[in-house]
Amino acid sequence: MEDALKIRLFLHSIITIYFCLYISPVESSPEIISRFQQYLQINTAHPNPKYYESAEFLISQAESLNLEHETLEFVKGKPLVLLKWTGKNPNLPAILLNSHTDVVPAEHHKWNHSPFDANVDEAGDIYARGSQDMKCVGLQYLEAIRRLKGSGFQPIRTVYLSFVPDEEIGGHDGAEKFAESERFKKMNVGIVLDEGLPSPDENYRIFYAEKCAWWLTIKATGLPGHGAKLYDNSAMENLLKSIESARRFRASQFGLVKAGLMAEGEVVSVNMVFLKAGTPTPTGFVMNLQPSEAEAGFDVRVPPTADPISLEKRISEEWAPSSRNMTFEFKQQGYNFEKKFVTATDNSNPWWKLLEGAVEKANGKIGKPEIFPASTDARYFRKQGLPAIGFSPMINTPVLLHDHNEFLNQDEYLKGIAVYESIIKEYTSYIELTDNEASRDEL
Ligand code: MET
Ligand SMILES: [Zn+2]
Ligand SMILES: [Zn+2]
Repeated sequence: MEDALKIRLFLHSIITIYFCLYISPVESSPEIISRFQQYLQINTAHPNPKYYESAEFLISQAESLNLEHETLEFVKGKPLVLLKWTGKNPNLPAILLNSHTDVVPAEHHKWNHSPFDANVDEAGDIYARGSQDMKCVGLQYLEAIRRLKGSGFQPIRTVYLSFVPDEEIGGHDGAEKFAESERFKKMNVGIVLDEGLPSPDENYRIFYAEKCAWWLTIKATGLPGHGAKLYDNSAMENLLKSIESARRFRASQFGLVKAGLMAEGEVVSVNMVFLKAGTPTPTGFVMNLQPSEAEAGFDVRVPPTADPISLEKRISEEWAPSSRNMTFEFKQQGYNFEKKFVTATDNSNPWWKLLEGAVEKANGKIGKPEIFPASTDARYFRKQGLPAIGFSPMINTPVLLHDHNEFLNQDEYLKGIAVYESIIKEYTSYIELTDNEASRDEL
């Protein structure tokens, strides 16, 4: 080959490489994964979540992305980090990407990897409390914005990101106060994205509503007596009858799911979460004394499709009848008696179609819309009359929220970033006012 030709080819390849790097400055995945690990390594488990450490980390991310940031502290010690990417038309209602920063506790000794090390195994699975619920989503939002900014994309609608505390203990000092605040009203939000669930198959799951948590305790009282004596109406006997009744109801609801007649989100779930009874000694319990009090706790979840009045009647008449010396109390009882907070999935809600389209553009498939079988902060935004969609982009992943050895595969995490990139693009480029937005503007 002639020297001149060689030189031309050489220069051509240099220029091509330069332009490829310049036009799409895609960051290597080790750095993306390492940022996810850093967030997972901050121990934000209850009862003492390191909220300030996580806020500091999130603010450093925001600064590296040139996003505006503010910290709202509705309750001292519980910072909520709010980030903003201003759109070209800030008068249009904004997009809110919400995620919670807290996680549930982990029984460290029962995990194969320490839950706050964020170890990656040979298969690329990242083990950590919060890897599915829901630190993944919070950082995927940020990584998607990093890529969009890198590609020169400019949103038309404004995007807000809220990183909220306390979701796992009810969200009262976090998303609830935020959604009710003046600051929130000023943001003029039109659509909220919040958490969903992983899918064990290849279809992403999308949620339009959720169950209400009824945290119920039932208590029995009765006469104490000799451990050898047979008598009626002891506290233990009375409580056991209630437990049996609740179990029968649980089995009938679960049976509908097992038979494929109802989805998990459509039935009432009842699970016993504690039992408290007996006369303690320093080494155990007194064995020959029937106690005068016995108590059980149930996590009951009620879908918007259930009749809350008949369920409450069942509780007071069958599970805790006063005729059996029983009382009951709700530690928390959702909103079922007021209005049903359900986000439309039909044409009246353009955000639904846009989300489906965006996931498909990122080569994802979507399953049937579902009711979230537990609870999320989305309820507080729905209560404000806003559409809120539950979505966590994880497919081919076992559901391990609140479980031991919670993990997310790194490739799945990276794919989720591309899905959010597509969603944020579609959402922020949508310029028509939805019917709701238009009627809000008229007010
Ligand atoms: N997300 C948690 C759960 O579903 C806490 C909700 S508070 C009712 O258990
Ligand atoms: Zn969660
Ligand atoms: Zn959770």
